Amino acid sequence: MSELVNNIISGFKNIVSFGSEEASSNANSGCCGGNSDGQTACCNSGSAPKDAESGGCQVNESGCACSSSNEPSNIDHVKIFYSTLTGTAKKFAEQLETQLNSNPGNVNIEKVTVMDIVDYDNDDFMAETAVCLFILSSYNVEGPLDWFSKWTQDLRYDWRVDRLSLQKIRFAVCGLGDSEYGEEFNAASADIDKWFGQLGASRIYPLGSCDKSADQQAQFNSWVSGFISELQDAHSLEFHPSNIAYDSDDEGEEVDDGELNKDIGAGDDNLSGDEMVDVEDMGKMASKIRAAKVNRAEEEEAYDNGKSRAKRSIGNTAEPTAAPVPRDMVSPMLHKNLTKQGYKIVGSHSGVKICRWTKAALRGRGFCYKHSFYGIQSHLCSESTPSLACANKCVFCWRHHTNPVGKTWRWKVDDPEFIVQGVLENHYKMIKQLKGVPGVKAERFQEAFDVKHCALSLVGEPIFYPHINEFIKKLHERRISTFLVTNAQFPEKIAELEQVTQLYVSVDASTKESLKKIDRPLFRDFWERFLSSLDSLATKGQRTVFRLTLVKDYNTDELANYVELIRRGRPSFIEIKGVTYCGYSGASNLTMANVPYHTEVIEFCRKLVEAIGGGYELAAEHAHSCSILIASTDFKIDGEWYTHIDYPKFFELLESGKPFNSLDYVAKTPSWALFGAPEAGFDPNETRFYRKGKNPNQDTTTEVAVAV
Ligand SMILES: Cc1cc2nc3c(=O)[nH]c(=O)nc-3n(C[C@H](O)[C@H](O)[C@H](O)COP(=O)(O)O)c2cc1C
Ligand code: SF4
Repeated sequence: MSELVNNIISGFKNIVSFGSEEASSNANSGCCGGNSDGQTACCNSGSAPKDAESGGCQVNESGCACSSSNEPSNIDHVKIFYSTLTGTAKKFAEQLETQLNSNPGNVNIEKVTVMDIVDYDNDDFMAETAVCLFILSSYNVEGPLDWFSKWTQDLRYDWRVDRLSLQKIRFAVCGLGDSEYGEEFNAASADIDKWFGQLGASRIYPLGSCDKSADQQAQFNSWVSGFISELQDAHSLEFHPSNIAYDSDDEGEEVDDGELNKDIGAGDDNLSGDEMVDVEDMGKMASKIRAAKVNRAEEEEAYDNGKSRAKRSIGNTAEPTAAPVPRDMVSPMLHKNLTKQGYKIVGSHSGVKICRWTKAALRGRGFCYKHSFYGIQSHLCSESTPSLACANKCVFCWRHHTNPVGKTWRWKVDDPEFIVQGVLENHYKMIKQLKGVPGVKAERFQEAFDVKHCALSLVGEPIFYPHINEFIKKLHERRISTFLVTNAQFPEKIAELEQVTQLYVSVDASTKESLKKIDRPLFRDFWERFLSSLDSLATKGQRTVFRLTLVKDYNTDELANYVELIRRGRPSFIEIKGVTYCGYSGASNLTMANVPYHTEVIEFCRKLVEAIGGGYELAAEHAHSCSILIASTDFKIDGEWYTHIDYPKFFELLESGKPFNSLDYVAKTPSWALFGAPEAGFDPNETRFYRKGKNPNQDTTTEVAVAV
């Protein structure tokens, strides 16, 4: 029997619905409903098969030859993958885990695992033997599902990939979304369900669709109970590879009806009971194969032309768009979300926010740690970013993962001058709103309208912005110092970066495994990128800082590895700060138990300095925010620390156009900021403010943990 016929026979259950509209309407309508991808969910009526009691359905019009039985279903392992921004999918995944762990009805499951899809190596799906369930929330903005979605789409449309590359998988998808998004309702989960089917995976239950604007929980419960009923039939777990017209060898091949019928006629003796088909149907099948091929060609062309959602091109006569049009990074929904969180969005991809220290400084209640370490007064500092997007999804992201993520810049690009003006205008607008707030000092309020520093660390990755050097120049022209923080995923951008006042790298972990766990990077070669960024830092000759955020039980035990990284990047300073707990985020598992006390941070720093074995010492501290500054002893001149910055000198050097180094613009660290000083980094000229009910003599670290 020819390979083509083998394909046809093995995929017969699916062919009736391949690529047709009519097919998707079958999906929920009874035995062997199909879906538009040509993959059939066997007996996927959404409940137990109607004829389960009578022993199951025989070969029928649609070619179903499956049967139900009372045999128990034995499953070694079920993996439940979820993707969430605000926690619902995770919650539902955990509910499903509980139900499956109770081995409902006729189903024996050895092991159930729940995991965030971003923590799974996508390529492992090719060899995955567990039953895979996907609970996926759709977002029309960049989100955590994008990486997996893109991977599946690439696999589906890359002509070099075997069309049956996912044939070892049995899967079911349940989408969470909101019908208010119209056409985009559950679009991402529907795409993934379709592409998995098209890549040969066996769908064991039809796509679920749960609507936030209706009773989403009830809809999910109903999907789960239908799915569990289906599992009770051992046959529902059988493989049903379906990829009839998508075999890798059949690219571009014309299907000839006559040839087809001849092959089938020659081979029908060999058909097993399960494969028994009515030969008369084959003519219809052939034309459907051809239609499917046409659909596929259209779909692939649309994909090659940059259409992101191939789904829309199926059976759609509209012309594919010529090239992807860059869109705004911040969608209207995201804009609303970020605005609610207090951000001012500038143009289409930048943002600014007033930090709580600026407000404290306006009231004379102290400055942030940058005042103790480098002489920055918070009311003169604007926290902003020219790119709200970044290439990580860190667990401690205090933005609750609402910012867009990406590996390449594919959005509109705003002009640097426009962004600088927009950042300053919005910053000043927010300052203005603080007029009349009790305790705001008139003098500080006036001073605040002349920003002197820009902390490019708000959210996202500033060096992602294509014109970062011009942007920095515009700030320097206004004599605004620049403190730029990067997440070390774009080493080439670090190499290209021109002089900034201080260049930071966030070092969130010290091993490949823990970096993946904490930063959840998008890049596959994230570790190589990270190391290469450190190498780049070492050769910059600028004032550089490693910023370490200690997360208890995540990265506090990796001292020796941090030492390696420090030797590699040779930073001028190492800032060590306990993680801030910002309340529950569905996207992160952090709790207050992961927040170290100031004494624990100090302990870690002492051990680190000892392990480095010379060249670095504990120089300054800001106990109020659980922060310690370790400095290179280059900045200890004649036994005194010079960690502060002479800002006017920095601009003079910059304007001179002559080369200079990090020691050319240092200033002496005040005594109250030094490590171990009784003030513990709190400027004695400020008034210490204690919250209501707090004992002034009490250790402040507990309060600090939640307030920074
Ligand atoms: C910014 C934003 C964009 C969204 N985009 C979509 C969308 O394109 N399609 C959709 O069906 N739902 C969309 N939703 C709704 C969410 O998918 C829905 O609320 C879901 O239940 C959230 O699940 P989660 O808590 O697991 O993140 C969007 C919600 C937000 C806040
Ligand atoms: S880099 Fe920053 S903004 Fe991006 S995810 Fe991590 S913590 Fe959030």
